[in-house]
Amino acid sequence: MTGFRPHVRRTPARDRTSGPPIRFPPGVATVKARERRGQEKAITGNRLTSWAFAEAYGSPDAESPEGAALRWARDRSVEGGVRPVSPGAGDTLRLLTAACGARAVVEIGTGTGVSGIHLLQGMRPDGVLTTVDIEPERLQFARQAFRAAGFAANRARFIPGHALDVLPRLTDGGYDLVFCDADRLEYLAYLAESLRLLRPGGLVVFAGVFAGGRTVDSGPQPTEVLKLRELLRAVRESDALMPALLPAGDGLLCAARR
Ligand SMILES: C[S@@+](CC[C@H](N)C(=O)[O-])C[C@H]1O[C@@H](n2cnc3c(N)ncnc32)[C@H](O)[C@@H]1O
Repeated sequence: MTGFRPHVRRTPARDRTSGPPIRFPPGVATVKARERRGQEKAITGNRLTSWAFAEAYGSPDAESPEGAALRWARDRSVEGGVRPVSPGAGDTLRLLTAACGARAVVEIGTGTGVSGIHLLQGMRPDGVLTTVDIEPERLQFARQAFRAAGFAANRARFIPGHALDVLPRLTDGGYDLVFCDADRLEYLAYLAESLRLLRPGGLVVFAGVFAGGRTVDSGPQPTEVLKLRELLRAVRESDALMPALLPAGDGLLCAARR
């Protein structure tokens, strides 16, 4: 874990010493080394189970129209070799659009519509999702999936094309949330466009920033991973953004525009 060294914000010394003493739960400070190894294993196992529990937590009933539409869209993704957001990442997208009362959202990388359904679920009933994909066939699948999930046709605008050709045509400051899930090599360019597109207080969200664990792996990594690290640094160091990196799915990097 030495390859990627994120810049760590140092807490001023007075803050580190003036707070209340850290209190461990009874027994934790006194366990012997051998017991601690066993306990670490149990904690790691519990963490994985907790993570799996969180991923499945908000999934809709598979028999509901939304659940059936999501399953259908996921099946089309698998057939087409596209990786949709995980159920937990989808729940998070739904939460974020609901929390910011989103009326206007941009999605970069429609795929077959899995993330789009979650975004629409959280948006206001009159909200419009503008979704962009370079593959027209995927947009057609997404259109069908949105309809099957019960969303009116006027809730989504489907724009075929390369994201960096389409985004400059969208209105400055006109959007509550921008969700980025297309070409990882272009994420920094999507960030620049997002800062222009978002209203103050709006959110930008990037999917897949863990790159399956490669982002924090010390071995040699492809350009895609190096670009993701650049993105993580740029978002954290930007004065215009307030970030949080959420361990949902394959990592959701979220930031509010100040
Ligand atoms: C990971 S998939 C998106 C999955 C989708 N967000 C979901 O959860 O269902 C990435 C999508 O981005 C599209 N894409 C890749 N590069 C693109 C680009 N430069 N501009 C627009 N779309 C692009 C691909 O065609 C693919 O459908």
